[in-house]
Amino acid sequence: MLKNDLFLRVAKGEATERPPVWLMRQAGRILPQYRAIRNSLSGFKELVERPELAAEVTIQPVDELGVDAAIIFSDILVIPEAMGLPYEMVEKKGPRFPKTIESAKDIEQLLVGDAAAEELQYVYEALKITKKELDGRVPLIGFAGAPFTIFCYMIEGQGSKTFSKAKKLMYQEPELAHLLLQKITDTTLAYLKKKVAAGADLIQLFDSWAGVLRPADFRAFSLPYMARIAEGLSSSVPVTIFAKGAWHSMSQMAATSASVLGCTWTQNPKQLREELGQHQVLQGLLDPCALYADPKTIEAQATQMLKDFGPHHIANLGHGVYPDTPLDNVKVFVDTVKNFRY
Ligand SMILES: Cc1c2[nH]c(c1CCC(=O)O)Cc1[nH]c(c(CCC(=O)O)c1C)Cc1[nH]c(c(CCC(=O)O)c1C)Cc1[nH]c(c(C)c1CCC(=O)O)C2
Repeated sequence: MLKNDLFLRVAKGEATERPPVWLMRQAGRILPQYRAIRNSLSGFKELVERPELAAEVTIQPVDELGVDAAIIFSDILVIPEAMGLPYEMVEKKGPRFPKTIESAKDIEQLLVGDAAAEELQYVYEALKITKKELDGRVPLIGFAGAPFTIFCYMIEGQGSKTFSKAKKLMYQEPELAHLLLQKITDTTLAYLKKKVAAGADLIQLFDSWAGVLRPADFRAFSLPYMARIAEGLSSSVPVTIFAKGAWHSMSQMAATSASVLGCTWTQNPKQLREELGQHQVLQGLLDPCALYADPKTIEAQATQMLKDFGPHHIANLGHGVYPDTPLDNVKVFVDTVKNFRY
């Protein structure tokens, strides 16, 4: 039994007296407790792969910030690794894949579905430990990258401003692109079902690079795969789709089995309500940079956001919190939401 189920109630469509609040990337470098553990290890991957430690840093923001949900400490890149493309996390640079997808043969050789999901026992173990240690204090969010975002990393081997290599495959060999997307989708769904079995109360899909696609391509190469995953999970847990930059396709996302749609600071809450109605559950959307402002400005921006959305909203930022954000400012944001009443 959950002692604080505010987040889940809102995700499932209930109107509550205040919105729940959590932050994307809340488990991470904003917390001195996280940095202490992280600095004692060989690197980021070690933390991801040691379930006891992953559970510990997952719970840190619940203790320190009083957020209404925990999100399991992990990374979206465990999926390409389980399929046969290991990642490295290079300090101050980000992820790198020594091996990438360059041909049909590479796609054929990937491990897919349950067989690949079986490789990620350390994630399921981390969820089980976290669940036990949380002891029902707040719900636990599980997540994965959306197939299109994982497709980008598997082809490019690192981040990119344009993802033009990934898009080149879409334009030159669309069938091959769809084949790879399908394999990622099958693996991700198998993985997320195991995450739910291990204790995840809600699943969020991160389509971090959706914004590089034109609307028609988003609807052809990204949305159908997220829709399939949402459909495959929706009978067991609510699903959140966060497709950053795909502001043009909000109503198409609303038409999937997903319960919650993430939004970002370049969108307008009032317009979203006009387009999607008062009852669509929305999550987000404060500019993470607003947390560099003084406490009064943070409070004013957060309050305005809550008023503009009204109920059926989960307070969050429009993307992950930046590592150099002053912790006190993060607390101002969280406390503003917790003291708010509709
Ligand atoms: C694109 C993406 C990745 N990972 C993720 C995404 C989707 C969300 C987004 O758009 O940001 C998802 C992710 N990564 C991490 C979480 C943890 C849970 C949480 O939100 O608190 C989540 C949900 C931990 C992490 N993942 C990473 C860190 C920082 C690593 C460290 O501690 O040194 C954390 C806490 C590393 C990471 N992982 C990734 C990148 C590009 C980087 C490097 C950038 C950076 O250093 O911030 C890939």
